[in-house]
Amino acid sequence: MTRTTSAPRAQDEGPDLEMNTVKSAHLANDIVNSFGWADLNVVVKDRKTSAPLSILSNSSGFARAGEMLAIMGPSGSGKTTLLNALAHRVAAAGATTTGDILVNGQKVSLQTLRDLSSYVEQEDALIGSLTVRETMMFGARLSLPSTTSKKEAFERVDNLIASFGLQSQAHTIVGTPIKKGLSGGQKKRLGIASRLVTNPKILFLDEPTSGLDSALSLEVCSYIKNIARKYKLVIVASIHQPSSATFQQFDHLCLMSGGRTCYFGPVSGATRYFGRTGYPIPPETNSAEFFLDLINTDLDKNGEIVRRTDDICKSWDTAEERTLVSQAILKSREGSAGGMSHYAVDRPSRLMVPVVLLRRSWIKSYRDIMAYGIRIAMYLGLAILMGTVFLRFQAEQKYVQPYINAIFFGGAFMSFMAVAYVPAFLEDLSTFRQERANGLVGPLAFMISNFIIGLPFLFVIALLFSVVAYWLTNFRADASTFFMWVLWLFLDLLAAESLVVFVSSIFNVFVVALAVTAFANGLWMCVDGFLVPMDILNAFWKYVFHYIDYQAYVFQGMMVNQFQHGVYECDGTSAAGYQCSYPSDINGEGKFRGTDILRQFSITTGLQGTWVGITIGIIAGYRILAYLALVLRK
Ligand SMILES: Nc1ncnc2c1ncn2[C@@H]1O[C@H](COP(=O)(O)OP(=O)(O)OP(=O)(O)O)[C@@H](O)[C@H]1O
Repeated sequence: MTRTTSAPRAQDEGPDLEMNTVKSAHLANDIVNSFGWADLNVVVKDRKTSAPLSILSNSSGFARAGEMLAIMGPSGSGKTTLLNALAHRVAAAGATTTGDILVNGQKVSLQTLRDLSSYVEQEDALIGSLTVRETMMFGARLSLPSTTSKKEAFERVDNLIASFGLQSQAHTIVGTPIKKGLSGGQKKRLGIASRLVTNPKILFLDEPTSGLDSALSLEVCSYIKNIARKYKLVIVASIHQPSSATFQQFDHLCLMSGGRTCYFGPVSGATRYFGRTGYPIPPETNSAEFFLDLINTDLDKNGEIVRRTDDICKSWDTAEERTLVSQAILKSREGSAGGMSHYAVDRPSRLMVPVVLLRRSWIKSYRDIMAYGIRIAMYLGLAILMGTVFLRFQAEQKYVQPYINAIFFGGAFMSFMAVAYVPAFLEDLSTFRQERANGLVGPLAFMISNFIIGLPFLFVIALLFSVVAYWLTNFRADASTFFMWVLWLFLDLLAAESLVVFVSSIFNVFVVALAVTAFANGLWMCVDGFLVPMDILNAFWKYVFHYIDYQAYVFQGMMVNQFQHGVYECDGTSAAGYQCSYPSDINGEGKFRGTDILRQFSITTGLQGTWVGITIGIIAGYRILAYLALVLRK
């Protein structure tokens, strides 16, 4: 077994940990002595045949406080299924899980396990624009009870930063697509450290080394091992093809293939076990790689590996080592003193969570130009474009249609461009999912903070756009009309963003969310009363969609804003005769009223307040539906 010398850094950082021991006593686990599971089975409905399919069979295992367990196996062997089942998460879509999960030999409920553990997903959902310290601080604020003082929270955070060797990066941002921050290994360490701030006794890690080279994998695993030892945590990690040195960091191995156990026991005993059962490891071979090759049925060409794997699983069923696992579980059950079912941790107050999320979103919004910066720039560019194309219109007949076009284009295109918000919202959603799965954030807190944080930015966009485009185009020049226009634009943007939130909460895939939002915008444009005036819009579109179309109310509102007062000149002259396109009682004077224009579009005046109310109702409707989508997608 070769052990690389590259970067077992946690050992180098040993003194750091020592120094932190006293201050970070909160991390020490004096509650969980052992974690085990017995006869765990997961059955799903087969995708093809719909028949019951077992994807995890009779799995049992055991680990003590301070130990690190690796769940290893080829791709599709059931590692994630087992890890999820152990963490009381949905093991696989539509799965039925049976068996016992034991803490200190006692069966525990989902809530108790949630309170005792944390789960670090393979894809971290760190917020790129936050620094290391901010990430940890927000993690602490979301998980520690409100009674924890600021000083204590800072102390915990700083200790963890030190324990994971991130002191020099404490004020470095995680990294965004346009601004580099932490390295891959540092991000992994931060992801784990930020979950430890919640003070878990058991830590589940889904492939903590994925995407890292062997040196960084070793570095990450050595940090985890040191933390496990120091604070007596139980660490359960799924792992894919570790290097020899990384493999040796683990105490126990759970080797799986096709949902069945091939071996469970000390890493140091695996070589002996396989040697004894007829599969000795050739010298100078990476043992992890050797075990995986033995049972990787994907590589099978002539049925040999399938037969061999079956043989290995059958040998395990009668192995002496398997009896040892059963005995350890039995012993823990017998020694169980009770009390686990009453374990509960204090969490921050319900009111505190949206406040913390708001503060975090605020930092992200002003620091990450992907969130709002790019959209502000885009809308400003659009305002200049619109203002210079629809330039200096006059109160004359030839400008009426361009005025109406400008009103339609402003409202519709502003709304359409809200699709630019899809990626930022999906990123927030993925952070939310992980925090929700760890019991930190609920859908209501997430929805409230997401709504509130958008308000100032959308208002700034509406105001900036109007300041540029409104006056260049020469819309009605008085303050109340201008601010009414700003209000309509603001509501338009808010409704469009709410639509994005609703659609993306249902369709979490970027391209799908983008396509559905764009389609919905196209639909709203078609039925808003501009392209086809309401009196000739066919009944289906009018009664099914027009009345729930926020763009219709924005269009009507802006039209009334512009045309409810004022008189326009017809074409022609008194000498040559007037040509008036809008019938009016003042056509004889070569004029028509703005209200004559509105009549052609079947738009009534005096309803602006009602329309504002309906638009706010539509915004609320989208937000409530988005909230329900999140609740139902649990
Ligand atoms: N509904 C289903 N029908 C058929 N097979 C299923 C179903 N659900 C899950 N599986 C299979 O169960 C197996 C276990 O999946 P799991 O994700 O746990 O494997 P894994 O070891 O974590 O794989 P990887 O390393 O590739 O992430 C896979 O082969 C998967 O295809």
